[in-house]
Amino acid sequence: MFPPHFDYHRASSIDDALDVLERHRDDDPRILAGGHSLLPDLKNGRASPDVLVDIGEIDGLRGIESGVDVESDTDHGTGQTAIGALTTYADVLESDHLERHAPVLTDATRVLADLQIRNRGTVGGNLTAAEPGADLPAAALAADATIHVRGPDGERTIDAGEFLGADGSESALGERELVTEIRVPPSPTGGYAKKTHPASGYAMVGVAAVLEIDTETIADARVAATGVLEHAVRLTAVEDALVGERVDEAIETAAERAGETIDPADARSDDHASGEFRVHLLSTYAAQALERAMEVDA
Ligand SMILES: Cc1cc2nc3c(=O)[nH]c(=O)nc-3n(C[C@H](O)[C@H](O)[C@H](O)COP(=O)(O)OP(=O)(O)OC[C@H]3O[C@@H](n4cnc5c(N)ncnc54)[C@H](O)[C@@H]3O)c2cc1C
Repeated sequence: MFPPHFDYHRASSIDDALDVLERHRDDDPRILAGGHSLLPDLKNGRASPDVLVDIGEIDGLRGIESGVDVESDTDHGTGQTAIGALTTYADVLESDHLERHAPVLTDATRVLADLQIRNRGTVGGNLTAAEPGADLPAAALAADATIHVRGPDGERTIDAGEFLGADGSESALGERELVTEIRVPPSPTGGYAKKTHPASGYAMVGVAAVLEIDTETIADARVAATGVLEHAVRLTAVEDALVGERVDEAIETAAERAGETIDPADARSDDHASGEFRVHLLSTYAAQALERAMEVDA
């Protein structure tokens, strides 16, 4: 399949991109980053914008910055890591800082697609496309990430859950808004485990886990799944079963509760796995993700 005709603009700056989006507001303009979700959509007829705004050459949208202070209206504390929206998966994997301070992102990226896609695909594009089997939405939820955007009304910060529509609502990203960076608070723990789709590499089921451990006891837990519903989702029953428990005792029983909050009738079903099977798989991958999170902490 060939993509439909579109006008192409290569943006030189964020302001330039926002200006083009505004001028073409009636032409269904779309932002182009790594292109690994958008170009297949164009070729398959799932998207037919009249205008593409390529942000790939904008300075300052790519890179990983440590020790970023947060605004006073968030409760993440200081020392966050800022990941530019155009940061590729390969950049994430090369970052020792992320591996130490946000290992859940590194772990999820390690098993994301293949080498070609990891060289081109971007963190911002992955979270914006938020495809049902994408790996980073679950990792971003577990990491308690915030998404920073700029648009016609200026800058704003969106909680990952709201951005990803983790409660089943529409994504909070507005029209003509551009993701500029993703911020994550520091956490020395984090693990991701996935049942990989045999053809595409997407997650049939993926689980991300971040634990806060205080002398052998789990003080806080964030566990999220992808691939099961149309959007990534927090596994709150697992989180509740972990908090306050001893690390070495809690995993198995907590992981068994992974499917509790998801009705199999709501789960994605296709030729490869029924909704019921996807929900059934959750416990296995939750246990693996939690074990990996504790390995990282050790
Ligand atoms: C064969 C194949 C296998 C794949 N396997 C996996 C996998 O295993 N796991 C996985 O997670 N993903 C997988 N992907 C998807 C891949 O990771 C994409 O790179 C990703 O989903 C989108 O990122 P991108 O940079 O390519 O974005 P693009 O395709 O350029 O854009 C995607 C969407 O996001 C919007 N967008 C992009 N950047 C911004 C921004 N900064 N601000 C606002 N909007 C923006 C675009 O307008 C578009 O709507 C696979 C893709 C392919 C083709």
